[in-house]
Amino acid sequence: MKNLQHLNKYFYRYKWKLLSGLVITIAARIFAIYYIPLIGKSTVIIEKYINGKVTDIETVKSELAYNIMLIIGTTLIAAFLTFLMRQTFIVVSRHMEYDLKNEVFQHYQDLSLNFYKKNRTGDLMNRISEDVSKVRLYLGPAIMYSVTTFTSTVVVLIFMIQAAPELTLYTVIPLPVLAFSIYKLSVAIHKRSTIVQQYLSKLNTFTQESFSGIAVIKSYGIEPQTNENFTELSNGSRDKNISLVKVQAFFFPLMVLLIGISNIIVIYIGGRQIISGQIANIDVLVEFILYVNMLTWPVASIGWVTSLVQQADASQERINEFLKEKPEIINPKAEADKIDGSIEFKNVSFTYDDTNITALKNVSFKVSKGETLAIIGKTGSGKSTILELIGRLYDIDNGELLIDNRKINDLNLKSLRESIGYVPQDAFLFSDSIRNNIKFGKTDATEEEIITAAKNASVHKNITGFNKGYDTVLGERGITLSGGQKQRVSIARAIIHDPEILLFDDCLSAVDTETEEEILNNLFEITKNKTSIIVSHRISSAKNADKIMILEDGQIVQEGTHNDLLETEGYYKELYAKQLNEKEM
Ligand SMILES: Nc1ncnc2c1ncn2[C@@H]1O[C@H](COP(=O)(O)OP(=O)(O)OP(=O)(O)O)[C@@H](O)[C@H]1O
Repeated sequence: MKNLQHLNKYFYRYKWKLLSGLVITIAARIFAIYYIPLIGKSTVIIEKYINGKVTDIETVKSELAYNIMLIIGTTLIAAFLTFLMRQTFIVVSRHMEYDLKNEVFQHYQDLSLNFYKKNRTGDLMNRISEDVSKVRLYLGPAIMYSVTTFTSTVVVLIFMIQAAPELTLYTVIPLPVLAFSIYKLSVAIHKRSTIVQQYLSKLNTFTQESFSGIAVIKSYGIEPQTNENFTELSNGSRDKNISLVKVQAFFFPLMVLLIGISNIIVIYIGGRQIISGQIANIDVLVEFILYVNMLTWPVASIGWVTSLVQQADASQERINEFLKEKPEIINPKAEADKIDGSIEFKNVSFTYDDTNITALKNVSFKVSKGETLAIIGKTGSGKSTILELIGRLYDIDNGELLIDNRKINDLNLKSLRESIGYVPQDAFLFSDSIRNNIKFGKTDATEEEIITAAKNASVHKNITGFNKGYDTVLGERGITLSGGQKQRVSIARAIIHDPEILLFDDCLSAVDTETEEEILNNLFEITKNKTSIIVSHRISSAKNADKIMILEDGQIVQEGTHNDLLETEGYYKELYAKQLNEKEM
């Protein structure tokens, strides 16, 4: 249960609504039980008439009619109050579910990139949807039925004690057995629920990855194997669910058995007490049978509620596990910073935690405002890592990374990221219109700004060529852009908000050399007063930069201008010759 303590703040937030729910429940239970003494009274009057103690049939009839009217009235009120009770508890639980989902989502957003590498998307999705839904069953139905069970039991016991205290004592004898069995079963349910949720996460992850990678699966023709893997996982999930259901299935019969025992006790001991004259009238026996049966549903629901609570606890444990994760990248201060854009690396080294790969070793360079640096190097040499460190997606291990001569970790994180326009290597576009994808970089952008950005990224003509132009929807529900078109929309998104620093990570690799030339010319104008870094495998993208840096295995092996590097033997000169050859061929 301790995992569920996290939710207490929500109970506190909705305390007044919950309190009114409690009052309504108590009233509903009192009205619901009221028919039992009325039935008892009716039995007595009939008994008296049979025994000849009352002779006037009209008195009997009018008393019975009066009791029936009261029974109908109290039952109607009880029904209305029960409706209100459900409205209160279930509606509140939906509010709490919404709050919890928001809390989890916001926390996911705050977590660093490393967290997303360590955990799989299917698992993240499962915890925010399936697990939160399980927790909702605790927040709503479980709480509601607990309140109902508790109030019903208290109200019924009060009525029973008033009628016959000693008989009440005998009737509740099975309760300790009930408590013990509930405890035993809950432990088993908790264990099995955790496993069920873990399996569900695995299944979701597998499904999500199969859909995302459907093109690869189809092109390799491995659908049968994928189906087999899915069946295996889903069989596992089914078996775990069945093992959970088996334990849950014990509850109901157990409750019915215990209630049955109480009924036998009432009839046996109550009957003996009536015979011995300890209990005066038969109505007590009738009322007791009804009281005990009235307890059947609340007592039986204890099993169900326990199971819900245990499952919710297991789910909340999984949610808490992520909520406890702290963002690795911390914003040092609340005040915004004005960023000009000069960048300096001083002996920077960086090792990725998860792979232990040292991606950068003692890297030092400087790019002043208005300058363009091009980084060239073989694959895996650390080019993208440099850009990610400038955006503080990771923190450096050693050395100093300075922005405007200030340590990057001392700058307001939001200001830093707002001053950067980053075009990643694999352009990601959302399933939304092209307009909204470009506006993502500046939500209040005007139509003119959107078009200018698209023109500068040389993608305007492509967009206007689509039937719906800028309203063309991309992704799952819409068209799929070519690799080069995606890259250019992604460039438009980065330049639209006019950032001080522009980082282009091999983002022209999928466009032809002519378009590349056109974009570079546009960028040359745009980046005049900015700091820009272009990562590329092509000499054509790098040659006009103020400075070119060659990376190899995380170290700078050559640097200079295009002309400097052509005069030096090394990777750049070789690459130039190779690419020139390819062009001529
Ligand atoms: N997120 C990551 N987690 C762990 N290791 C990583 C991560 N990203 C990169 N690496 C490793 O760090 C090294 C440098 O990678 P990086 O992506 O910076 O190279 P790159 O020069 O940009 O390569 P490419 O030209 O292929 O994009 C590689 O060995 C890579 O395997």
